[in-house]
Amino acid sequence: YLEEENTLRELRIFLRQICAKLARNKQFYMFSKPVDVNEVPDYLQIIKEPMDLETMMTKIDLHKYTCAQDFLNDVDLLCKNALEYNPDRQPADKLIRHRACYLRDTAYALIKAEMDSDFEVNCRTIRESR
Ligand SMILES: O=C(C1CCC1)N1C[C@@H]2C[C@H]3C[C@@H](O)[C@@H](O)[C@]2(C1)O3
Repeated sequence: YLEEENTLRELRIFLRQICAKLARNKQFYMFSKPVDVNEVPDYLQIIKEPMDLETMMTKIDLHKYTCAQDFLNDVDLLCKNALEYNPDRQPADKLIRHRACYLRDTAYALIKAEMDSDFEVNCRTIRESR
């Protein structure tokens, strides 16, 4: 369907704008690229599916997201990973957890504020049909 491809193209443009806005927020710099597994040798033993904003931007271009909720699922994954790998009471861990929750809440709020709900319903219909 050409109408469906037009819708998914518009979704990608929208998600790139959201992802770019998150990536330029200095408070989210720690989430902007994959955790360096050379620096953190046990990371992949604890976190089975790493996620970061650069990877999410690449997934947009690879047409991996067919609705905004697919994108938000990766935001949730990014946040959950940060909470799980950095659970301690020490200030560094607390800051990471706070920033992870802030990123998650900011992403949900941005999409709710800037996305037409009918558009997302249309995207979900396309997702279900595939
Ligand atoms: O979980 C993360 C990222 C922060 C949100 C994602 N990391 C795991 C390591 C623990 C902590 C200490 C730093 O040396 C740095 O290596 C990391 C990166 O932060």
